[in-house]
Amino acid sequence: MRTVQFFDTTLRDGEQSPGVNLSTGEKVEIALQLEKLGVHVIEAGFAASSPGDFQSVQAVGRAVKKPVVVTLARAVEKDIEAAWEALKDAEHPGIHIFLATSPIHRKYKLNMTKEQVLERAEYAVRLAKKNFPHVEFSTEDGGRTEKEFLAQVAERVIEAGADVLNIPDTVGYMTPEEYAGIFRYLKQHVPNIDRVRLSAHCHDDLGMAVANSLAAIEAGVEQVEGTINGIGERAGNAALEEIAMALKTRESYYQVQTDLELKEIAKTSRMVSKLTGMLVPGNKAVVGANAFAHEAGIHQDGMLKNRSTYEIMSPETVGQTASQLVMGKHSGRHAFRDKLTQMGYQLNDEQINQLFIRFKELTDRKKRIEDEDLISLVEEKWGESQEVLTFEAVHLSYSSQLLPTASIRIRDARDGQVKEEAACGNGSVDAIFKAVDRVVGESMELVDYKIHSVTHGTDALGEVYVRLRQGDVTVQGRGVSTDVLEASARAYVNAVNRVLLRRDSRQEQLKKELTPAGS
Ligand SMILES: CC(=O)SCCNC(=O)CCNC(=O)[C@H](O)C(C)(C)COP(=O)(O)OP(=O)(O)OC[C@H]1O[C@@H](n2cnc3c(N)ncnc32)[C@H](O)[C@@H]1OP(=O)(O)O
Ligand SMILES: CC(C)C(=O)C(=O)O
Ligand SMILES: [Mg+2]
Repeated sequence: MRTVQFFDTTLRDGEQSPGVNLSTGEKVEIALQLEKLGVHVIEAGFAASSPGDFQSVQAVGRAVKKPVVVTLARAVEKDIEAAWEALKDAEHPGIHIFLATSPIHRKYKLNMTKEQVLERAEYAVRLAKKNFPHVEFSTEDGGRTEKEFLAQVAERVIEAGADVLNIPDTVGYMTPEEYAGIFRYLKQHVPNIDRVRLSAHCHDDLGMAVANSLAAIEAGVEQVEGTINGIGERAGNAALEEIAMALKTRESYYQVQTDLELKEIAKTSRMVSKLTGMLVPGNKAVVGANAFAHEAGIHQDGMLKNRSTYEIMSPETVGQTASQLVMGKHSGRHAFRDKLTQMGYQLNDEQINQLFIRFKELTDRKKRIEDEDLISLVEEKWGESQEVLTFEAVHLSYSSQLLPTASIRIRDARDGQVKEEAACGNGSVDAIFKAVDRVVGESMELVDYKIHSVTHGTDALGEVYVRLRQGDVTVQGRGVSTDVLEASARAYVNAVNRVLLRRDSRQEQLKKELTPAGS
């Protein structure tokens, strides 16, 4: 099986994404991770473009040991000289010279004739070859170039000593069949084409960058270029992780292998996203947060029976966390039961059915169902009839200069009394919780406090979760209200109820254990 090499240009074409600017340290960090991922070539930048990029290319060249490190250069002396200056100490230095070949670029951008382009391309490659052991030449806008002229350029740069010939679809205009056709044509019409490694470089303007790269591989290219997470100029470049996983998952179809350490993909993706500030969309193939998450009941049921029903690759292969069955509006009973079992609740069919009705009601109100929601669902269902404390009212007095004071009214079912207490606190929520503690006559340790909005807008329902500990008892409480302070009071009272009930049921149990049998 033949091997396709990966040329990563996250640090050059990827950095051309509007708003991205990587420091030298950040480029080195990403380059070292790309080395772990096993890419064959790292394009570290464009040395002649600025002193900062020169420094980055130099630093990456010095830091990385295994991959070839290249810098981009125009077909002009000063760029080629700057490239050598930056990379002369690198373990495997390389240069990537480009010159546009299409009629549009020749006429409007370069103002050059075909003959001038041929001469300049040959000249630049010969010049670079004096120093660089690895010279790649790119026919910028190759996709929109006359095939016959591309063949002439190819012949001249091969003659001049190029090691790699890249035909970029610079503007993402090609269809897979057309793009593959260019490589087939060159293979048929260029003498000595076997002396160079053919390379594909695709942009995603029409969403076809990965498909075009794969088509080029089918047509025989030995190198693909792209970026991590598909970042890059305009709509971006081909996403290398997607090409890699397509080749791996459909290996028997493509009959091609890579040298990549696939398990490093997720880590590399996270690092690039963090350092470039370009967030990865949840639904992004291979590395998106939802790439291995299943929400629909029918899919979840299939997954529980056999993962292959809905997963063509496993998240572990790319270093992602395990597949998730996400609880939500579309979940079914199989996944619901499985989730509760994982959370330690052993429930019978009748109990599952009862809870499932409540769960579906909740999913209509709430976008994301957390574990806390399910805990509340289970505990509310079997705890509500025994509620000890019932929240009735809360009043807050707040000023920016003084400690806030909360007054609370609670009905206590143990003696039938309505009780009121007030307390000051370090903030309104703290004052409320202390007032409740006074009503109960004991204090609890607040372990966690979370607030979510259930709906949108300023009148959104606020939902508060608290987690309380007393001794070895830890409980959750949940409260909902359009006012977040009232939701906080309700959540705290709800949790205190659970502490009291848990304690009562333990004492019951203890009494039973201590009472001699038959008495
Ligand atoms: C398809 C791609 O991704 S190509 C890479 C694109 N990346 C970048 O451009 C990022 C870095 N670029 C830069 O920092 C700047 O553009 C620089 C420093 C390289 C050049 O800046 P300037 O000298 O101010 O030129 P400017 O960018 O305005 O114009 C480009 C010039 O290079 C010429 N040129 C463009 N491509 C090439 C090439 N491959 N070989 C030779 N000359 C070229 C243009 O015709 C133009 O020349 P002109 O001034 O005679 O009209
Ligand atoms: C410099 C070249 C290879 C490029 O990025 C492109 O044509 O898209
Ligand atoms: Mg490009």
